[in-house]
Amino acid sequence: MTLLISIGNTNITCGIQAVNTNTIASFKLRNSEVTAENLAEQINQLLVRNKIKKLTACTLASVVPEMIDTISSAVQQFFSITPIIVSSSSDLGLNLSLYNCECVGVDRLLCCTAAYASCSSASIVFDLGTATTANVVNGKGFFLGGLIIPGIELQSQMLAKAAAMLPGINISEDAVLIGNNTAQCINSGILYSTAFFINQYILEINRVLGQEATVYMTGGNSDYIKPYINSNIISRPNLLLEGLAIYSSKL
Ligand SMILES: Nc1ncnc2c1ncn2[C@@H]1O[C@H](COP(=O)(O)OP(=O)(O)O)[C@@H](O)[C@H]1O
Ligand SMILES: CC(C)(COP(=O)(O)O)[C@@H](O)C(=O)NCCC(=O)O
Ligand SMILES: [K+]
Repeated sequence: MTLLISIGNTNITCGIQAVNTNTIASFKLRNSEVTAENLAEQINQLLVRNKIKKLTACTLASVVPEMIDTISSAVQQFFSITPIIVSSSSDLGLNLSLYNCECVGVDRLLCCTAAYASCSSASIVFDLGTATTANVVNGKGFFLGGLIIPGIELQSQMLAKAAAMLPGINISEDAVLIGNNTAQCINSGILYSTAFFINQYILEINRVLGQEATVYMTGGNSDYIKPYINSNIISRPNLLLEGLAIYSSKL
């Protein structure tokens, strides 16, 4: 059984692909709270919950280079496996010749790997994590790139930091078009700007590609935005780990 690990800028997500199914069981730990011991403890609980006796391999993808060694060492120490590090130069089942892939986040590619494998057609993946990214694959499996904007929590933190009169807010699900107090203006501004961007982006990309792309949404902040999206979207919380599972199955 292969352990799948993704290190994002906010969370480490770990998962395993259940036997004979495509479903992935997973958990998230905040990067700031991770120690080797609690990571091992959570992985052990994941194994017990899924009746897995032994891990035989581990694949790890990270967009935080300085955390790779610490997390690899923890897996090595507690499970006696050396993780295989998946990077943007690994063969991820996409044609990368149209993007400068030396610097692309492997998380963006892995989400596209899973999306393209699942629909075999042009796709757009929105990943709403620390950053919000849009990622486009054309109908022939070429990764075209996309856009990067500050994520939902980050937008709120930036406003509170930069503007003396703006409070820090916890994002809530309720957005109104015309906010009538500061907190509501910030909350609604962040949710609607992200949702309006996504709605319009889908239309523009479909026009540019000349076809209707299959749209996927993933990332820890997806639930805030899904209610405001006008097109059909496929919500896949574990899309990145699905990409890692596809890569792992070919090793
Ligand atoms: N179960 C959860 N554990 C941790 N963060 C979560 C969870 N559910 C939603 N979040 C939110 O997800 C966001 C991070 O999304 P994620 O996709 O994990 O980011 P990244 O890949 O950039 O680390 C944070 O804003 C956090 O508040
Ligand atoms: C855009 C990202 C910061 C998103 O990271 P995340 O929000 O998932 O933590 C990450 O994919 C990254 O650092 N990318 C490198 C630049 C690029 O993709 O072109
Ligand atoms: K992300």
